[in-house]
Amino acid sequence: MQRWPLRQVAFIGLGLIGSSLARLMRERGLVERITASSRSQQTLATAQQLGIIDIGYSNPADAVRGADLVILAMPVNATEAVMAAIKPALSSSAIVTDVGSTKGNVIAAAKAVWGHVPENFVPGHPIAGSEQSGVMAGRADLFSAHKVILTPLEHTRAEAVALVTAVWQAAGADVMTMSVTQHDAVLARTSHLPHLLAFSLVDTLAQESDNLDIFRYAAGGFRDFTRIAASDPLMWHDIFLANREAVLSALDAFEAGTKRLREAITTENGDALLGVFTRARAAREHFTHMLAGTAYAKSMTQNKELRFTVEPGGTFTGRARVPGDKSISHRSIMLGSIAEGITEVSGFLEGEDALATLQAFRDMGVVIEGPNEGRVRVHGVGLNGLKAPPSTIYVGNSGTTMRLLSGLLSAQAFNSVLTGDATLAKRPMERIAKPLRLMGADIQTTGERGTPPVTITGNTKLSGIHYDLPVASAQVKSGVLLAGLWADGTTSVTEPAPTRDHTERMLRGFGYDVKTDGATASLQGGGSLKACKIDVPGDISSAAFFLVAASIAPDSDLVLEHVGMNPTRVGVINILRAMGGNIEVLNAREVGGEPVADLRVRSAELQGIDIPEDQVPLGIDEFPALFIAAACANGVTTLTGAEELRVKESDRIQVMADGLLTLGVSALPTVDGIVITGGPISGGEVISHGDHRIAMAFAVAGLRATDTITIRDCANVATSFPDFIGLARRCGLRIRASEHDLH
Ligand SMILES: O=C(O)C1=C[C@@H](OP(=O)(O)O)[C@@H](O)[C@H](O)C1
Ligand SMILES: C=C(OP(=O)(O)O)C(=O)O
Repeated sequence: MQRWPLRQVAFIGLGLIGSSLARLMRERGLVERITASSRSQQTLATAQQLGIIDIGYSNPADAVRGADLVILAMPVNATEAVMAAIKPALSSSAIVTDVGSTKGNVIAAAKAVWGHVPENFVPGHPIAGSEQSGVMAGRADLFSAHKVILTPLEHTRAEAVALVTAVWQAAGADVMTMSVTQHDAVLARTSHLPHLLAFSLVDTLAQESDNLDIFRYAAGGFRDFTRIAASDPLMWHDIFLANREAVLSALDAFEAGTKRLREAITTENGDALLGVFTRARAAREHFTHMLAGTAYAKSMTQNKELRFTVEPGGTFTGRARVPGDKSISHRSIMLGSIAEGITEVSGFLEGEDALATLQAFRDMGVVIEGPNEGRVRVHGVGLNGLKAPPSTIYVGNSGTTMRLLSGLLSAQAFNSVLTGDATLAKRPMERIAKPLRLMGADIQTTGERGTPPVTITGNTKLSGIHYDLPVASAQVKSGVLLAGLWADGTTSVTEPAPTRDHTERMLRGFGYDVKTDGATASLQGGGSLKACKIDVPGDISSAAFFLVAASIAPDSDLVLEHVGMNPTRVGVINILRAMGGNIEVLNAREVGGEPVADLRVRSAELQGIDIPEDQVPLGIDEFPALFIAAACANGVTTLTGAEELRVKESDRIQVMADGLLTLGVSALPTVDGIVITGGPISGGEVISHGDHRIAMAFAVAGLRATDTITIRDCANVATSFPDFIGLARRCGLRIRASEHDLH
């Protein structure tokens, strides 16, 4: 721990950055005495009047004499001269740091002055500039929640790095370290290039003859884009010359980009334009999440935990439409992308998992418009039109994306790597890699347990196989069938029990011949898909929470509209009915190859049952909700044959048993299921382990609880049911969400 206050800190330069840090150190009592030097007497006088510094000098050597810490905060091109000036006056233990926007030249300056980089020198760069400058513009909170990059060298003293880190942390900054080269390359792209463009655009327009009109009518776009052109010219002059190589390479890449846009406009290539714009728009969001290693949810700020609090009781009533089916949404993007023509999707689930799939295909060059209120237009590129993604494909929390894409990517001409968040990183991927290898794919999983990342080497010719699925998995079946589209001959898969058949149905909707013969689905490689319209029904897996809610809460009467009723998905209805649930199927119809209906559900006195094993694959994702129904039922409910639940987003058997026990319900986990004895539900704090379905299941339990239930780690609800809270509240659940700091 750093001991404050320091005896003396010297600032060389009192511009925006220097004076802000001096203010902060003074306000927080981090230092007894602040000395400073500046070329401007006026600046020193102002700083002294404002009480920011104790004494000012025009010669930097005078300012650093006796200082424990020296902060070089003057323009970067003065670095060498300042270092030479202070060298004889520095005490041997003084620690020196700087705030320059480029680091390679600062290192070179140090070498020129000392012959080497002193071990007490810690190069640094607070990323907190603004277009304002000067001592008056400084603010003590300038660095709060901003990043500071330190670029220590191998021999830099650890104590020196620790002190500089402590100063910036005291200023509220997020301190990170990287190499000098990496720093300069990254900053050239994220800071220097944008400044160059802003200066250049304003200057170019200012030279046009009608410039007054241009500036008079220039609205938001121009103003937003050019805000930074008001920055200090001298400082930026220095930065560009100091970081010449990295800036030139960033500028080359940018010029290539504008050239492509120019060509697209010249040749009226609307697809190319839309491609750039839609990808760019999505990329801004995407990268934030990728860096944070989270799914895509907007609410998921780094270092925050989302918690649900549910007050006990209530009825569950009204009409509701749950969001679009996740499985169908994934497939609409995948098949739309490899089809010929434009596929129009409505009812698309704008949840994190489906958005991960959408982003993956954008990464592979597919133009995708939307999503906009559930509408998406996918500009298909045909079976041979996907392009190599620029880097690793990040699929967040979504197992379906990873397994289906494994199949599809194994057949492409390019290499690819699939990664995901911490939860997905634990899930088994060998189950899909194994059959793909039998087809000739070059696909690797990671570690002893065969988990992500999944690495695929492209350009291998696949051959059709027959595969007997060892586990009932629609994801594995679909991944193999998708690879089969590119394979020689016939690919067929036999499943041990019926699993969701959305891939088969949707392929047929795209005009691709898929045969189903009993438990076997098969197709021939080498055909083509024709774009079509897809109306995604409501997700029965999301509806499940509401079906259970209205069944267990007294005096409930709820209608769920437009719910997908694919026979391979209706296990939850069959099981609830077997328990005595009161569910009516109204207005059954078929929409775009998928059965759909409205469901009316009313409160019922549920009874414990032995859940028939043939229902397990038909309701695999609905068990967390069904366990809550079991907890509210009379007697014992027993589930067997469901070991698959242990490898979902969490071990859903163990995690549900733990939570139910916390709430006073008897729940005995077994190898392949659980035994739950119905009884009163108390309040308490349960942990979802980042599993969306666990979080929603325990939320619904609140309707029959005697006390408040708090559910931890709920942000991933946005993977499948983004407005769960809003919709559940409207129907009567007394739920609210709150964010908490992670410790
Ligand atoms: O194919 C799909 O869309 C899905 C298949 C199921 O997974 P498994 O194939 O692992 O059973 C299911 O749990 C998942 O939510 C979605
Ligand atoms: C298991 C699930 O999804 P995935 O496998 O796609 O992560 C789920 O949504 O319950």
